[in-house]
Amino acid sequence: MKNHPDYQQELERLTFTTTYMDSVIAAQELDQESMQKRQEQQVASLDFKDSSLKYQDMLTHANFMKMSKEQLENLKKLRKKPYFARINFQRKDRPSETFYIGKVSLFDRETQSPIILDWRSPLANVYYEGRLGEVSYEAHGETYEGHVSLKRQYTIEESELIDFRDIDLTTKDEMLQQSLDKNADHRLSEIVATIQEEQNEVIRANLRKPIVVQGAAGSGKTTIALHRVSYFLYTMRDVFQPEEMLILAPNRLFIDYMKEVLPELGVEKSHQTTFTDFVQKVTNHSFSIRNQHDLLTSILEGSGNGIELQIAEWKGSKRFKELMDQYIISLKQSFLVEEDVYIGEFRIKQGKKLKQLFLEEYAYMPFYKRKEKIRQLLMHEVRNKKKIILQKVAKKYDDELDRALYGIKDAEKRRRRVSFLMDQKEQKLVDLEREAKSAVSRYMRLYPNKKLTAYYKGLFESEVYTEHTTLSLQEKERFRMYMKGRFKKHELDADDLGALLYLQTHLYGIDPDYKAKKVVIDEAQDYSYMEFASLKRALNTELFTIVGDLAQGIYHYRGLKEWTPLLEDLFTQPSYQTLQKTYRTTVEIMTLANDVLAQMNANLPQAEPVVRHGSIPSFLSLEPGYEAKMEAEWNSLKQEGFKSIAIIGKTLEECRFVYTHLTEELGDKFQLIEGNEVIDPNAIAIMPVYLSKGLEFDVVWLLSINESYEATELDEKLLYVAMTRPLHKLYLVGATLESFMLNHVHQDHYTHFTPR
Ligand SMILES: Nc1ncnc2c1ncn2[C@@H]1O[C@H](COP(=O)(O)OP(=O)(O)OP(=O)(O)O)[C@@H](O)[C@H]1O
Repeated sequence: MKNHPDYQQELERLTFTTTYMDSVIAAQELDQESMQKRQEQQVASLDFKDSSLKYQDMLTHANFMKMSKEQLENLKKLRKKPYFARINFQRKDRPSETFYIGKVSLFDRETQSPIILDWRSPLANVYYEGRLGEVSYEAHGETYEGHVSLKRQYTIEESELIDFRDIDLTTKDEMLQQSLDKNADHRLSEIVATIQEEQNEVIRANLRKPIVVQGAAGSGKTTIALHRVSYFLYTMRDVFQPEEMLILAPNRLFIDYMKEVLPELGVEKSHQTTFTDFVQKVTNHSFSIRNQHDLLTSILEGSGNGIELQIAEWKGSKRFKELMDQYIISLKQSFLVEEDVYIGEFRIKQGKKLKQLFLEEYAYMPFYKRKEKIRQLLMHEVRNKKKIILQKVAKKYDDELDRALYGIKDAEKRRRRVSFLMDQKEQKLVDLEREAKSAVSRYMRLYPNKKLTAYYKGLFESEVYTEHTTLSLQEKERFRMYMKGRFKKHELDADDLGALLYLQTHLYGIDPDYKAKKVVIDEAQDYSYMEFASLKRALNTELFTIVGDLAQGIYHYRGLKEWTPLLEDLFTQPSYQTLQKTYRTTVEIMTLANDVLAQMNANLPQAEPVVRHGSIPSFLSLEPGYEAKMEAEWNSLKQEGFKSIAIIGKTLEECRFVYTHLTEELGDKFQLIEGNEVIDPNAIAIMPVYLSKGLEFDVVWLLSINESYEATELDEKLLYVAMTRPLHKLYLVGATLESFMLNHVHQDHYTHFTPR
């Protein structure tokens, strides 16, 4: 690198950039006067060649605006690696310009020219798209054409220039290779420099449309989805707040894992949660929810009864959503109150008019919101009309009194009549006052007033359920009995959440705090049609980024089996993209995982690993002393620099057994992960496959002691998920090759473990 003709210039540029950043940082921390002094010292100490006089100028004249604390912290962090690439770009009819691309932009405050160009800016797109030559990019609705004559990548560590290299038609992406060689703890945050063309297409796909991405395991779905969020917030920053973004992840472990990258992407203020937690918060009911892992576990352990599976599948289906729609129509009937509203004998509002308001003017609101609107309207009417009514009644009595006083000749008769009328007037006015006070609340009692769970319970007892369900008579009765049992226990299943959210939306509405305008769904293959429909309806937006892999659909009995329903039915003109190249793991590990994929009846193409080689997955049989062999191997792996090691078992039960057994044999170095723990980086994590989804580790050991993988759809998917977790090494430990279905794969795709 040092012999490169541009070496000196690149060094200067880096020094200038970091010095400029220092000035910005100092400006935020110091007052203006000390700032001036400090700047003078900095400039004096710089040893720029003459080409850099303009840098000195820029430094001395810069004036800086106030930044938020977070921006400042971010800038300090970015100083270590201010940019990762450069392009030489000549826009048509303009001189050639050099742009340095980094994670956020930095502008010269005086001239507004970019010192660093944000990777999300329209122009930076030409770095990601294609190679050198004629290019175009779009900004503010216009297309600009030009020529890229240089693309250069930098390795900068702790503000030191380590290396740089030019990308042309022949060079392989060395930087990508280097990045993939790293350990798991550095991975997610580093990809902006090496985003690939097909990934860039997903990140920058039309932001005003939903997008569905089918991507192989390790193709970068999570990473890309988060970068799309970042790109979205950058591009839409004038109209969109990060708080309006909802990211739904499969479990809390996964959220912790994601959190690491969010600040750098400027996305930390978005809401990140699981679908279950989201619905629980929004619906705020008092039932306990049995999570979907429990059902999965009972299926795997053979303890679940068939009905749980059948009902879960039905509740996730489009048929069920259609039934819910019918049920909601029937519920609407109970809100169509037609009686007139009275205070005494005085009508203050026609029932017909109220019904019309409910059905027409307020039609955009949930039922209970409409009810509330009607209540407010009636309160208002009562307040206004009460006065008039009281005056009218008083006047009627006063007229009568006048007639008595002047019309009745007999004094005794007159006295009695007047006294009678005065008592009656007083009584009448008191009665009317009292009636006016309670008129609205009395009237409102004609409207329903029930809790969400009562409505849901009502579904299974309703006429709609008996008359319109497409289930067989027998199924109908079995499901009804099943639900009765669940309600009695004050418990529901994860598969009921979609329906609860749907009902909540139609009946009560969603609290504005939860009303995200843009939604990202990771591991989307695990969501059912009903859940997608309920989310879309609840949030009333089309702006969904949906990423998933059908091959990893371990909840296939309830989740989507194909993307078609989303593409053709639920969303309007969504974009659809596939990602076949995978980055996480080595060719050797992916080859074995692809063998498992091929066994599935899923009609999915094989994943294509980016060329990075490692050792062939190795099989260790459960012969006496296998524990010690594992321990010796771990020691060697640690010495080689591998940090995160995970043991993955088929079920939680299996993992508990493995944990107890290995702790007895090898001591206290393991952490059993059951769901809500934070992974301890110093321990060897033991977890069931379903919790490992979406995560990655340097080294993965699949253990099959009591539970082996059979040739069923579910087991194949579980095995595929587990096998695609490692970055570098995969070991399989079991009684026989059949424990992992290795007897069905080519013998060259695995090896037998040999101690080192
Ligand atoms: N362009 C890239 N440059 C460098 N690393 C990348 C790139 N794309 C993906 N990776 C890395 O590949 C790994 C897998 O990425 P990610 O977890 O986003 O994949 P995924 O498709 O969500 O996987 P899964 O479906 O298995 O959960 C991560 O370590 C990520 O940093």
